[in-house]
Amino acid sequence: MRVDDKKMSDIDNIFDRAASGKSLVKKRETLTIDYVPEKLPFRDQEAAALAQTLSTVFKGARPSNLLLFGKPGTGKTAVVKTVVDRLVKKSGALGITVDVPIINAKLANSAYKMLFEIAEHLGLNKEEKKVVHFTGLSMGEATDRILQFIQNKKMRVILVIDEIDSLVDRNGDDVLYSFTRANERMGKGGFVSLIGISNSLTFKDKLDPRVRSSLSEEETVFNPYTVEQLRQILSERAKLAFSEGAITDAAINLCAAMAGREHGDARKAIDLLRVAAELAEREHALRVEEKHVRAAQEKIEKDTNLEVIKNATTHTKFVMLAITKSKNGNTGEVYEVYSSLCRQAEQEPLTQRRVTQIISELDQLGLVSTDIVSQGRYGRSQKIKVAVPLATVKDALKDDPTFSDLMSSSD
Ligand SMILES: Nc1ncnc2c1ncn2[C@@H]1O[C@H](COP(=O)(O)OP(=O)(O)OP(=O)(O)O)[C@@H](O)[C@H]1O
Repeated sequence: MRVDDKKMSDIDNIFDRAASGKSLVKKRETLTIDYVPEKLPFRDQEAAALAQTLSTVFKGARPSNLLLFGKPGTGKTAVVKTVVDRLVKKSGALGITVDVPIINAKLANSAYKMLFEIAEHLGLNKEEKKVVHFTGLSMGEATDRILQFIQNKKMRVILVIDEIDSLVDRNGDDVLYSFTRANERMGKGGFVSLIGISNSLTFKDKLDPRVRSSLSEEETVFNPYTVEQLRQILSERAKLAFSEGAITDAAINLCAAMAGREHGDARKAIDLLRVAAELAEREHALRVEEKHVRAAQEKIEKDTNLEVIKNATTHTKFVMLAITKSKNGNTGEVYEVYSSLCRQAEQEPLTQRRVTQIISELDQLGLVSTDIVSQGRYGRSQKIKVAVPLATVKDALKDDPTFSDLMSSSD
């Protein structure tokens, strides 16, 4: 197609869509977080390595425990879901039963809740009606029940724990230890393999040494996507999601460039695509363009900041508000304003040291910025400023009853 021909067909597409009243997005679910596409370009090797490890199931043996590492949005969960799906289909066809509970440890919120979800998945709760909710059982006893159940039924279990790092520091070590050692007691027939997925490359260092060696019998690292890889992933996704001609190549390229600039995160790239489409639809635009992607980036950033401040502790909120009210922004003055706000709200202020810590946490989150400024012969001092729009801070605090009076006195 010549360039002019492409332009003409773009124009025709715009007219056709406007005339037919078709929406920009034709398959909205393909832009959601949970959607796993049929093809996962650039992850063939990782998928093949996982398949190789799990294939021992077909030889009647236990697959090695496996850890998958990589930054967020590098396709870890998508690869595991795709391979597991095929494994379950294949084993079904061969008359072999393999159980593969996929649990997100962070969403489960506690090691105990995670155990409950595993029990649910394996059908233990249904079978042993008495132990529904494990009420009254200690964590050790609950783990033991699950392992006993697997052993009695000679089940082949591949337990996938996504965001496994969130189990560390939450009594999860003991549970992981029991699961990794379970096979010593299983005898012939049944087994438990563990696949752990983690965003944190340093997660292993935090593990109990007993767990570390047995959990990482094998490891695969997922590297961040390059901008070009993200562009191709997005182009494929856009073909599924959008009506013909409803998004420009320039908009796709910009999504890829923005997500690539951070850390090659495909989730971020797809989020940008989705929010850009929502914004374009809201203004009845005839196609998604670069300006919608830029607006989407701003909206996502604003929404994230808003959520972080909304969910912060009361004292972090006091500190944030104190920084907005401080005149010269030095640590001493911010602390004074903070203490005075606490007193107004009849709360005991934290120590200055703790407040300094909170400021540095806020700095790391990008919510405040701290600069060292020279004051000539008076030496140097720190200048703390809020790094997000004041309106975002106000928006985040307005529904918190502790702050409603303080907010009105701030105007
Ligand atoms: N190679 C790929 N091709 C197509 N889509 C992909 C690819 N890799 C990731 N995605 C998509 O990007 C999104 C994020 O991927 P996924 O959830 O697998 O990342 P992750 O590495 O598990 O991240 P996290 O650790 O934060 O959960 C999903 O919507 C997924 O479908």
